[in-house]
Amino acid sequence: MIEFDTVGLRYGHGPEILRDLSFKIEPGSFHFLTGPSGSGKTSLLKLLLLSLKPSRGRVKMFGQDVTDLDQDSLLRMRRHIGIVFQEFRLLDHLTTYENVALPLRVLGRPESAYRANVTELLEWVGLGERMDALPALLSGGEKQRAAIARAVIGRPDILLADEPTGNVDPELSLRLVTLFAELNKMGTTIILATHELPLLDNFKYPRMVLRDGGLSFHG
Ligand SMILES: Nc1ncnc2c1ncn2[C@@H]1O[C@H](COP(=O)(O)OP(=O)(O)OP(=O)(O)O)[C@@H](O)[C@H]1O
Repeated sequence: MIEFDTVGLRYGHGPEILRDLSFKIEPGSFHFLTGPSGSGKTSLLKLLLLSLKPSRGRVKMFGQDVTDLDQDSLLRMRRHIGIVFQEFRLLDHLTTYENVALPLRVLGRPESAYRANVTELLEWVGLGERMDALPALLSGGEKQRAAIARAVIGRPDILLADEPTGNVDPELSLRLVTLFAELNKMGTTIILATHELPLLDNFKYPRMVLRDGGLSFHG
């Protein structure tokens, strides 16, 4: 599903921050991505989201080499990938409900087909009462839950999450990773970047560890 072959990444003329990454991620798998601050977790997620191009090496997604794909093909491929950004990126002029429903609206689904699902998911993540609020009125943790709901609502083939539990308490963190685990059981391939090592001990998923520009797999 995802294949990296000797991928390197540098920003501008700076040093390579990721070096010689070669690995395969199988469909339906779940990996945690860890590593010290600045080790390149967000950069690796951006490569996986196809929003950054590697400086060298090749990346294959869904069986296709993406290195030389044109912008339209990249955008089409990206529709199969959900992402929870560190900084949420909710649209300010849309309500919580509308933000979460957006990926389905973009796919052209009628509201009658998804209203109940969106409402149910919002209730599950504890935002049932905040559905009609604009993002400016949400707390950091509420925004984060809305961003997660938006990323999972369309059941993407691949879900990438960058510190998705950074602003919530340990109990809710566990609940949110459990939501990712449930999505994974339905077939979504998940890569979840986090600093919170104690949280990971609740789950048996393998870990990808970034350090000094290299990536190793554990578990
Ligand atoms: N747009 C950019 N331009 C130049 N350098 C960058 C850019 N983005 C990231 N970097 C550098 O690349 C390295 C890896 O950054 P990245 O944000 O990927 O790490 P991270 O592991 O996600 O960090 P954190 O855990 O603190 O979020 C850092 O040294 C950072 O300064």
